[in-house]
Amino acid sequence: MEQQEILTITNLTKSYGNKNVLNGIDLHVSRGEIIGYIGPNGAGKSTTVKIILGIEGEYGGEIKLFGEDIRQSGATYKQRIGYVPEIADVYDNLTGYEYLTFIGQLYGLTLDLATHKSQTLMELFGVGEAYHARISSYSKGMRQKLLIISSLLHNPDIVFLDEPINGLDANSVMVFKEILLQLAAQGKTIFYSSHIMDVVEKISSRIILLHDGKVAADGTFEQLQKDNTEGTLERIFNQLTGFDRHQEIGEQFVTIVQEV
Ligand SMILES: Nc1ncnc2c1ncn2[C@@H]1O[C@H](COP(=O)(O)OP(=O)(O)OP(=O)(O)O)[C@@H](O)[C@H]1O
Repeated sequence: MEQQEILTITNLTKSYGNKNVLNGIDLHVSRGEIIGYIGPNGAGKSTTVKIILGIEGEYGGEIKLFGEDIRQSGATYKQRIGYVPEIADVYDNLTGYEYLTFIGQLYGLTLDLATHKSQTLMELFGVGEAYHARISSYSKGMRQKLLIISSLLHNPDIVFLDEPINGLDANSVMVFKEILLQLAAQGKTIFYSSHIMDVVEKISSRIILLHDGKVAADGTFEQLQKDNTEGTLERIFNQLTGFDRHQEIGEQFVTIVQEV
């Protein structure tokens, strides 16, 4: 596959009031990469993604997506993006069919195509029987599958996923991992943000660790293993974020719980 840079972030900074959240992020992402975007709570992962998506304005530095500065691209670049937010507002009173065909049509699909694609994808994901049921009746995993499908209906070139497997059962996680690999093989770029380290370790072609609003590590899992003394991504994460107090904090926590 031809190496083609799809996302370029240069010296990205962002503050809320006097709090600096992003302190100069530089990133080059190529077509077909599956980026595992990880970091401690509050490190700035969602903030980065929201800036790229145009949900958060007011930032320093430059972001180029599909070769164009997003400050100059207008809204059309968003048609090539898919997004699964960690917490999503969906229209609960609609059925899966109504919601997905609505989203599909917003992205320019005809009703026929949106219906065909959404129904077939729901069936493939094992939730076909809920297609005409109201979303308010969906279980957590069914809802998550709906969100995943709605992010992909328009065949985006880059997909941002924030904790996408929340609520998915083990079989569905396997299907989803395969979907990501197949999308990447078709030249789609995946930006995968999660705290589930063993999944990130397995699916990512490259891992980026954000710490204190800066890129603290960037490489394949094997490269990260070489650069650090620890074996699993979870242990590398502990090491790079300088955290080794889990036992002490756990003990203190339970001591306080038992106080009378
Ligand atoms: N709208 C906002 N107003 C003020 N501060 C904000 C706002 N959004 C985010 N922040 C702050 O920015 C920092 C980074 O938040 P962000 O949601 O990007 O972190 P994250 O890495 O995605 O964390 P998590 O792993 O917990 O999802 C946090 O300290 C958060 O409190």
